[in-house]
Amino acid sequence: MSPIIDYVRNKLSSTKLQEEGEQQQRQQVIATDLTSRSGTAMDHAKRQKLGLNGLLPAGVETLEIQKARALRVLRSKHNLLEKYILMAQLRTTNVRLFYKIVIDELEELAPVIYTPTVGTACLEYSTIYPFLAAPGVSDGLYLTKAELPDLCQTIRNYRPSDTEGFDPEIAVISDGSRILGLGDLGSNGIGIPIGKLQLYVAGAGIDPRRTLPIILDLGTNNEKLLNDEFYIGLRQKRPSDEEFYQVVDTVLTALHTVYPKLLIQFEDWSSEHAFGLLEKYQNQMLCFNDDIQGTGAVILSGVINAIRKVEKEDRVSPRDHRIVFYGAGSAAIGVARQIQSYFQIEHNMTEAEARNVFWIVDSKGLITTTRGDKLAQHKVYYARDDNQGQQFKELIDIVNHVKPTILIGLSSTTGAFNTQVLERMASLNEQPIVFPLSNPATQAECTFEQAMEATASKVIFASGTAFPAYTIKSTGEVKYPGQGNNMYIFPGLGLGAVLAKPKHISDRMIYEASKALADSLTKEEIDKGWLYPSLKRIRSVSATVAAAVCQETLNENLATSQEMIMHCKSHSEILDYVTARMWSPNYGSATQVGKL
Ligand SMILES: NC(=O)C1=CN([C@@H]2O[C@H](COP(=O)(O)OP(=O)(O)OC[C@H]3O[C@@H](n4cnc5c(N)ncnc54)[C@H](OP(=O)(O)O)[C@@H]3O)[C@@H](O)[C@H]2O)C=CC1
Ligand SMILES: CC(=O)C(=O)O
Ligand SMILES: [Mg+2]
Repeated sequence: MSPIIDYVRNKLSSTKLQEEGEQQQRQQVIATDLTSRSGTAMDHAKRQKLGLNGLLPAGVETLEIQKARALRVLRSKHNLLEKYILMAQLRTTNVRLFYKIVIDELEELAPVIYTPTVGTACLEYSTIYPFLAAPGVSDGLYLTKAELPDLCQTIRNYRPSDTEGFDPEIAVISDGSRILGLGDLGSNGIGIPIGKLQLYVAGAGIDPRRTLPIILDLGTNNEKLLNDEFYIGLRQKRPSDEEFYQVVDTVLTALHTVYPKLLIQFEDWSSEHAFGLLEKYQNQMLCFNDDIQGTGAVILSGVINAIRKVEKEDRVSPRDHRIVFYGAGSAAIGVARQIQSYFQIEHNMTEAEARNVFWIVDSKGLITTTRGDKLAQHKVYYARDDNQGQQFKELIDIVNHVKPTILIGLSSTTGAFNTQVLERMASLNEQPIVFPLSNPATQAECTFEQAMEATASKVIFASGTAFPAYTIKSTGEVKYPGQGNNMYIFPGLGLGAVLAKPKHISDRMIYEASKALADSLTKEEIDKGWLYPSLKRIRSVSATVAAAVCQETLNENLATSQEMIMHCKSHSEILDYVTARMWSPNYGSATQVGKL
């Protein structure tokens, strides 16, 4: 072939390559600008510059108009799952608009993107999946054993639709083995890491490009899923414990190889593994378990405010409380541990005295040292030895035996706090403290309405999923239930941790987060009898929680962020430092890593 023809061919193919490259670049610009950015809010000059003329309608809109339109469509839907899907789609087309709506209307949207609807979404995830994600607009990182040989590359492959500047600092990881109170949902559990991270962004101003939702799909023992033709996960049973811990270790190591400063939040792992993983990693890397520690912290806050209320109004001494836990899994034991620290730290109880405050119940009844079965490791510490040979199975018998001031449900057993139990709590206490905390609402031990009716409206109440307000028939007074959900803690805890960069998260940091939340109520909220602050204030509450965490990292000499250490000499400086670093969805506003 002649050199001239060779030259022309090469020239043509290099021009073609160049054109293809330009085309690709242009497509990428279009993809990021049209789908991830401002959409119709982009002005004409920018459209011109990016070669987007003709690809958008003529109107140029504000974020407020975009929000009003999207809300109108959203509110026209009457099915929560439909709203969930609509919001998920909006997130892939306009991230800022999605978060603008979630933040401004959090009381309305939390039940859509989080509990209870996220529970339904996880149950249905395989069916609704085609409407939520596609390569290029991934909803999360799906890891299986098949990825192990090239794990770091697989981790790098994950880019949400808002690709530019993706640099995750917080990962929420689940293996789908205990999704809310709904059991083993395998790969369908991905909805939980996604929902939790959305609350990080909305509640604590974490930049969305700094979040990484992960499902570690090791199979499922859920026969219904294994036989479901639409199931999107791995169709095999879960591995042995030995293999499980090996795989998790490999995954955590790879995550830290790719993203060395990543904070890892363990979420919704079956209790046996939840404790094992926390024990193994909590002092080794930046991580925490939300179900054990986050729940422990958030429920301690509500309990502190309930204890303060009955001390003030009914003269119940904090040292006189007796607490029955219905449920003895990761959440219950995590909460008991946290409340125990409170009695020891704030009320000078000895460890033995503080431990004696708790009676823990599992599916076999009251946990005692003499029950005759082999107790799981996490139950042993709280097993009672003062039951004088008696064994108690039914909750009402346990309530009669203990005469508790506080009853906490973390058992995923719908209706376990029946009328008889609630009436007995009311006869034992001026104001019984009853927290049915299981999620979603379908799994709660009782509803707010049931608790109010059975206790002549005397109950001090918090549930894991928000229940509707209740109107007292005789007076017309409207009462609002508390929502004891770890969403008040993990966003602020995570924000504090990524800003201060301690090597690990200490127990005292969790404790200080809890105290900060308890103390964050306004006088108006306390006067209304609330246990938790209004969700409307969640960003300022999360900033307060984050500041308490940062402060504690400094107290313990564990902070490694030189920038924070340099800027933060007082608590108010810490709060300013935290607040200034919270991401906001408004177009053109500064973010931690640039512009979205
Ligand atoms: N509000 C919040 O923020 C949070 C709420 N949760 C909720 O807490 C619940 C429990 O979570 P987790 O602890 O991880 O789950 P687990 O499944 O590990 O624990 C459930 C516990 O309930 C016990 N249980 C089951 N049935 C009964 C029964 N009939 N009577 C008495 N006890 C019973 C189980 O007993 P056994 O040990 O014998 O099997 C087990 O100890 C879930 O619904 C979850 O959604 C969790 C985290 C945060
Ligand atoms: C709220 C939460 O983390 C749970 O129910 O598991
Ligand atoms: Mg959870």
